[in-house]
Amino acid sequence: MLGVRSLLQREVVFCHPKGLHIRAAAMMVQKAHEIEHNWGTNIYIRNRYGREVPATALMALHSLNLKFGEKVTIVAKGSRVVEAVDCFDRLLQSDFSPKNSEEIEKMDNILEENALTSDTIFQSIADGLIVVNKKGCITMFNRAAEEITGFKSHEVIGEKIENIIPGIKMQNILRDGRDELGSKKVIGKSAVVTDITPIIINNEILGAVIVFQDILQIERLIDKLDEFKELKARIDLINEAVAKAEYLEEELKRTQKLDSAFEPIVGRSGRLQDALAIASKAAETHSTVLIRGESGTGKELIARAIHYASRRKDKPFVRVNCPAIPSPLLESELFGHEKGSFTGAIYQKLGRFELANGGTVFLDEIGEMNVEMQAKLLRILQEREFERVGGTQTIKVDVRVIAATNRNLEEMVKSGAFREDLYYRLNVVPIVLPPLRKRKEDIPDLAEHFLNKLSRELEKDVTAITRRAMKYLLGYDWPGNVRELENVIERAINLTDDNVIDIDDLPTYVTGISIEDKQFLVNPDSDGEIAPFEEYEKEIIKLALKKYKSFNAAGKALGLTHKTVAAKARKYGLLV
Ligand SMILES: Nc1ncnc2c1ncn2[C@@H]1O[C@H](COP(=O)(O)OP(=O)(O)OP(=O)(O)O)[C@@H](O)[C@H]1O
Repeated sequence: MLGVRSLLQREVVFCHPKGLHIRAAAMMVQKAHEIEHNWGTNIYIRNRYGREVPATALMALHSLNLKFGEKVTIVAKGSRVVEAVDCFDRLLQSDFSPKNSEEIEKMDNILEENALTSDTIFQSIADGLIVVNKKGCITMFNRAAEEITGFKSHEVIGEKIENIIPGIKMQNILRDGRDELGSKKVIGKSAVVTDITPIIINNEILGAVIVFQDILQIERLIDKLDEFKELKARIDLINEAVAKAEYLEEELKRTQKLDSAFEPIVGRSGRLQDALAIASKAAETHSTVLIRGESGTGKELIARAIHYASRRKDKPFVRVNCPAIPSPLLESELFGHEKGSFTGAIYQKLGRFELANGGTVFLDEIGEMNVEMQAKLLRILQEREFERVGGTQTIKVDVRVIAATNRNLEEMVKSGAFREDLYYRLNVVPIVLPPLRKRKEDIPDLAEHFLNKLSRELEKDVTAITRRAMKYLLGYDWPGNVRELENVIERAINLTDDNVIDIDDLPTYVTGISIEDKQFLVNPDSDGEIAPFEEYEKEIIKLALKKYKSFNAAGKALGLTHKTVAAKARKYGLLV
């Protein structure tokens, strides 16, 4: 069992006339070891500046540099602290002379051990190290110094440093006590960079230490550093490439990894692809989705894609067009009714939520639902349960709700027309479908898609849209969005007499070209007779040049090269 640990401090006066020399310090170390061994008590010595060192550490103790008559504090930590302090006090009052040969031997051992430790440290330092005494003679020369210079320590120890390092100003350093750092010298076989530091003890310059490194070694290190920098630059490049690849992979995922249920949705615009990426993520969950967008932007199409890409795809997708169902009937449409619950309820009827069990209910135009129904809808969203109209039994269903609206629900919440709590219940995953005029780059793909789909359905062989007709499709604002584009293409397929859709197959409100203008296009002859082809050609070239002012622009509008337009203008004498 450990004895009680306590602490005792005592201030004493250091009495040795020569101060704390190394042999006296060795005796203190020896005594401190004895006390530690006998009583388990540690001794520390604190000088008048408050610096405290363990009394077992020779060099630390010696570095306290205690002077005759100086006050010091003996600190004892452990058990039997009184005896320990008394014992150490007695030593400090003594003349520090060993009492017998055994004490001398112990002290010598401590000094030798310490000298060996210092030497090992000195030798193992990787830089060249030379120590000179106050006369400038070499007293130490480590192994690294031997390797760098090619001298052996036994050859140089005792030599004047100037004989080994030509040009060194050692006398100045030993006189002024100032460092000389970073100067180039030649020592033996090597050019080196040296740091020379004087050894000053008690304000007396006792010698100097020269630390040096081989310049070649330094250069090699610099080369290594350069190589390392190059490597790092390459790693940075690789990291950048990896980051780019990850980004592209993400982009690819965003644009390509959509479930096949999303295939019917046409359009490459970033805005549409962003909406599809969210929709595709939503398909993986059961969360409620709110699709926003103007009429005809494809809200129902997206809702279906989410359902058919989800785990519910084998269960029903049930659409409820809220405004189409008169308010009094909406509750029974959604939740069903019991037989006889109201006049005309001659059978029990299942509501859309029950029919959709396991699948998805798509509530289209949710903004049109009255506030009373909104409260009932809130309950089913929160608890997934309801009662049929006229019924008492609570029915639980597992239904994912997708709602859609083209109304500004936030404004409706503010004006009290839409319940705020329902708004938050619905707006879990919001998807915004931009109007077609904000993603016009989708128009060519959509037009081609509808052309193929509808000409097949209408059994007509219409295969293309002229460039100029496409220009008008791109220039129009499409207030009715994709639905309107679909209708325009359907109408054009019906109207065209050949297998290409041209300007005159498009409605006037799309092209802005009046009926008269179009008649002029097909019949420049006022009496209504068909004229020779060249006359039409001449008229159309004249018209295009008048409108577009250059062969280039006219050629673009007509689908001809500027050379052809110029040749025909020349032929018909249209150049003045
Ligand atoms: N990106 C698209 N790709 C192919 N067809 C589309 C696309 N967007 C819309 N459509 C087609 O446009 C028509 C209108 O789409 P949909 O009914 O989904 O729009 P909506 O936003 O739900 O309209 P509303 O608000 O009037 O109900 C549909 O025939 C649909 O197939």
